[in-house]
Amino acid sequence: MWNIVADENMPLVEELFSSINGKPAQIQRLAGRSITSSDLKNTDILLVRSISQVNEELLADSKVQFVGSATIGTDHVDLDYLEKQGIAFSNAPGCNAQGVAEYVLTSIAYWAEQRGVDLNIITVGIIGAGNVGSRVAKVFDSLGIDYVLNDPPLAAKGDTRNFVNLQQIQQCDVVTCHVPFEKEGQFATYHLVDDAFLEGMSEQSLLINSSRGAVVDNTAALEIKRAGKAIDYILDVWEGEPDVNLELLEQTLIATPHIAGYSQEGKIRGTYQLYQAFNQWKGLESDILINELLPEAPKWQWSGSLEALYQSLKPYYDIEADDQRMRQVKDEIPQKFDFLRKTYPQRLEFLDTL
Ligand SMILES: NC(=O)C1=CN([C@@H]2O[C@H](COP(=O)(O)OP(=O)(O)OC[C@H]3O[C@@H](n4cnc5c(N)ncnc54)[C@H](O)[C@@H]3O)[C@@H](O)[C@H]2O)C=CC1
Ligand SMILES: O=C(O)C(=O)[C@H](O)COP(=O)(O)O
Repeated sequence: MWNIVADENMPLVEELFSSINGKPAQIQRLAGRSITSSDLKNTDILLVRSISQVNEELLADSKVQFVGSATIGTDHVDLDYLEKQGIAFSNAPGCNAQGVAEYVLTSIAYWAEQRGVDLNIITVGIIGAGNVGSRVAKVFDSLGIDYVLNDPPLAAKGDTRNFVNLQQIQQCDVVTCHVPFEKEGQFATYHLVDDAFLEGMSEQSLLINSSRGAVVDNTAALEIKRAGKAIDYILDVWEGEPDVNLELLEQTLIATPHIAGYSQEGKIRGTYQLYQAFNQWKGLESDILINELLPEAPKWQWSGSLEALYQSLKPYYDIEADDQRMRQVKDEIPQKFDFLRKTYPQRLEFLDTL
């Protein structure tokens, strides 16, 4: 019998993993932040989300053979350790790209409405042109919103898209970050948006961060607001989560608790991709099809005009409601941060039909 430990906030684990190659599996659900090595003594398969630190300390005394993370980000996983130990690993690239793209579009539309900005004449700077950044670009292509892309690692690999440098990104009306968290190295992203970057951004511009908190220097972001710069922030991720700099939160136009990718479909795809990866690793067929699991997508009704865009998006994704949920409990953060994520209301993707 397979023994599985899975994060309590991962849908469909029972449906996809309770029988493996005809043999039953035992599934134990745990809160991601409190999984310890003693929980894993007899565990073969560990399925986590971004809040579980997966490293030697967690795994050394276990018999885990396969780790799956239902995320694109892998900064919570010691991949070198897993490789040295011969532990198979999979994440879920792209599972939540559409959800984040819809978060970003709705954010920009909200900002435009609040500030009286004409979306026909803005340029958005997208940092990171992987799954999410490319999906954001695709949405902008469909709507006729102008953008530029920055991604030095992809440029170095020969991606032929027309990339610009960070100085050109800095001049954009909106900057949105879609990079992984990398503390060190040639393409480090730790404090990629630092005080110098923020200083160089235009007055009346918007910074969105839905990547990892520490990609933006949160202290510098606060300082620049204290100094009176007219710049808007829409932040989904925070340096030091689940702790949040409450003064910075007060300075945001929209604040959310790391839910940009939390569409229902994104979460389902995340678990499903781990099911596929596990089966591939074991040489098994994936008998269940993703279409059997996905809800029916609502169809966005759009007039074709960028004017009043937010009002046409709001019935499909009410980002103000997400912001309110976070502000209402701000005095109980960090305790309530995970609670907000765990009890996140169902959100369906709606732009897939573009
Ligand atoms: N808030 C949320 O709910 C979510 C957050 N994320 C975060 O967003 C990040 C991006 O997600 P994906 O696009 O799916 O990942 P991805 O791995 O497909 O793309 C990341 C891109 O960033 C580029 N990149 C790396 N270093 C860079 C640098 N220094 N400057 C510019 N570009 C750089 C890479 O070359 C790659 O193309 C994830 O690593 C994760 O941290 C992702 C999904 C949901
Ligand atoms: O995919 C990623 O990377 C993300 O940031 C996820 O959306 C985070 O979701 P959780 O794994 O923390 O539920």
